[in-house]
Amino acid sequence: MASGDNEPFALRAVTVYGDVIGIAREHDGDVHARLLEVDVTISPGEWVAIVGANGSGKSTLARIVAGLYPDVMYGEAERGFAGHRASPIVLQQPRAQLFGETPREEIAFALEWSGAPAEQFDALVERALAGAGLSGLRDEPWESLSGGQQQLAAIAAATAGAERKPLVVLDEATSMLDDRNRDEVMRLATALHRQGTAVVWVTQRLDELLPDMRVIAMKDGRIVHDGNAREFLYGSRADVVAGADSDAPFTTISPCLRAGLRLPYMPSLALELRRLGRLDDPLPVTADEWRMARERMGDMKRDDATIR
Ligand SMILES: Nc1ncnc2c1ncn2[C@@H]1O[C@H](COP(=O)(O)OP(=O)(O)OP(=O)(O)O)[C@@H](O)[C@H]1O
Repeated sequence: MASGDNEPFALRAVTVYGDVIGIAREHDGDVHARLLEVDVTISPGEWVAIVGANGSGKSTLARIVAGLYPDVMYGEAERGFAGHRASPIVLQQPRAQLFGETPREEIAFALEWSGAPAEQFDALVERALAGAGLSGLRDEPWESLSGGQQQLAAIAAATAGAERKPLVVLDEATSMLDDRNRDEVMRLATALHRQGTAVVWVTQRLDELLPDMRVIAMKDGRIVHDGNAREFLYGSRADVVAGADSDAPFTTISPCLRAGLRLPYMPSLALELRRLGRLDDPLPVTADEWRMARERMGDMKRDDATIR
């Protein structure tokens, strides 16, 4: 495995079967593949969202990106800028990965584990606590912290240290949290990203996707989409297929649907409006884009009325 500050992280033709012990078999007797011929390249400082239905292979891929390799893995992994050591990974259930009794202890354990120099220890603990907004809760036991605060402590511990972490993986880190706590975790991940950390963000929540965000969509262990979120929701040229009837000779299949996920209401509406000729590409994703799209449609209506 090669390593270099500016080299991309690269997985090539990675295939993973069930673990050697207890290999999972499909009903027809074939060995169950958790990932199939997966190619992924991640550049330094990128934000990559991984989406997909339950069991599609998101966590398997996320763990491999973090450097935690399964027993039966074929293909190549070049960690590049991510370095030789495993990257920090934050999981869905914060309590499952917390060793300490309080945020301060948790961060201290993580620093000890990573071999941080003793003379910098206290300052690094305080910096990590402050970055996560947990300075006032440093010595509170987990029971008195919300799920979001526990998750923030897990991220703070995973990323504590003098060095900026090149890559951090968050595997459905917000799925157990309410909106306020989710926003807090997202704020911390965004702050890490602004400092140049590459963030791999596994999520089931499609409302977390921004139009230009890179989205890798998984289905049955394969990548069915690797492109931006707008293309993921609405499809691109690559997703145009022959239509069912002569009225619609061509139709665009949303990669979101191809991944076996339900298209959220607003994107479904946008596709329908495009089909009716009332909305053009690029179709809206954000609230601001929807506002502009509504204005455009209002103008179109007024023009129609004037022509008549
Ligand atoms: N240790 C394991 N040994 C064998 N098979 C496994 C193991 N872990 C996961 N699998 C199987 O691999 C497939 C992919 O699982 P994975 O956890 O990566 O999916 P996921 O998309 O993250 O799912 P979820 O959203 O439910 O967490 C699933 O069919 C799962 O049953």
